[in-house]
Amino acid sequence: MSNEIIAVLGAGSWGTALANVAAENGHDVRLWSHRASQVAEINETHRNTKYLGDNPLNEGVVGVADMQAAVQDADIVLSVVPTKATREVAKQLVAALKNLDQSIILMAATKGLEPGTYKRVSEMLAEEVPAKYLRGLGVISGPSHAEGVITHDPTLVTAVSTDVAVAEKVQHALSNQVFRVYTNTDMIGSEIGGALKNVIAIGAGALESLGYDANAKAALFTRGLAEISRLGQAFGANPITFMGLSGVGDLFATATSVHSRNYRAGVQLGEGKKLADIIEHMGMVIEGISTTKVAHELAQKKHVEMPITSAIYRVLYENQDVKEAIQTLMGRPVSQEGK
Ligand SMILES: NC(=O)C1=CN([C@@H]2O[C@H](COP(=O)(O)OP(=O)(O)OC[C@H]3O[C@@H](n4cnc5c(N)ncnc54)[C@H](O)[C@@H]3O)[C@@H](O)[C@H]2O)C=CC1
Ligand SMILES: O=C(CO)COP(=O)(O)O
Repeated sequence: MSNEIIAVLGAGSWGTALANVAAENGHDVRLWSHRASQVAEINETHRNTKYLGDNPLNEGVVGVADMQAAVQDADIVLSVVPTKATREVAKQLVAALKNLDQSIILMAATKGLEPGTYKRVSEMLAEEVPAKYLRGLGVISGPSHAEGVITHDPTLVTAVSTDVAVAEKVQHALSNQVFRVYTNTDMIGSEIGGALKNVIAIGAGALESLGYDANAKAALFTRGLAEISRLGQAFGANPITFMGLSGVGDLFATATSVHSRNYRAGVQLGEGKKLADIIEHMGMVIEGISTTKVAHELAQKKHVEMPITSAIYRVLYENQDVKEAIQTLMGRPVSQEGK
């Protein structure tokens, strides 16, 4: 494996865990944060306690507060800020690349859709970053809680780009004995799968806290994946992608794990907590809350049937009771599977 310079933008839980994987692989890693205190903590204590507790970081992870210093001579840049910060950070990246007259491979590890425009994260980045600064554009997706990656739980993800050589370069840079990277070329399916599983994970958490059992959870996962796949196919996704790591794989990981912020938000909703309080106390991004609204609107716009997403929308945005939402779903006219 050749030694690359890898810049990671965003020192939250996922950016930090990915930076740690890259540093463990021997790369020169700069972890950019807009918070000086976080950069200091990373460099002085080799920890990022707010997001990853007492887990030590590889000493090869260097915190950097200056965007230009972070991306100078970088081969690969990973964008790992929340969806809502993606354009703002991309603008800072572009200013740095312009000054440096440099091009990069840019991979987004963010999982969401943009409110209002309904854009995928890679589409937002393609709009913000002029092609002359890009040697490649893609995403990293798959079942990968930062908490498991930092503790070396065997983890599989996909590096996705329409340019196979770009996906393979990232695959080789990040793979190791505990972190195995596959490649894929289906950007639409991977990004829709990665964003939409968060919506279903909120539902799964709510089921858990209300005491529902395996039948109800299996129903949610299976029919949830069916509607994710329908939406993806309406945009031209390959249906097989939803059977893979960024589809059923990530749905399973997120909708069954206490590490998931979306699942935990769902648990708290089921307990009757107010959405604003849940967001305030999580202290980390809960992408599925915004994605639920985007997906609900998209379903209407594209005439795609997404009853579970719409039920979760009503719980989140119209204060519908979870049990009432389940009754509405169960009372729908019976239909044929596989449509
Ligand atoms: N946490 C995880 O295990 C995984 C998260 N993801 C995705 O990665 C993305 C990031 O998630 P997390 O790391 O969990 O979020 P987080 O909430 O832990 O961290 C977000 C980071 O972005 C920074 N940030 C926020 N707004 C910013 C701005 N305007 N400018 C600069 N920096 C800003 C925050 O300071 C923080 O360091 C999300 O889209 C999430 O769905 C994907 C896979 C795994
Ligand atoms: O995408 C993730 C795991 O693959 C993380 O999900 P949460 O944002 O719900 O923690």
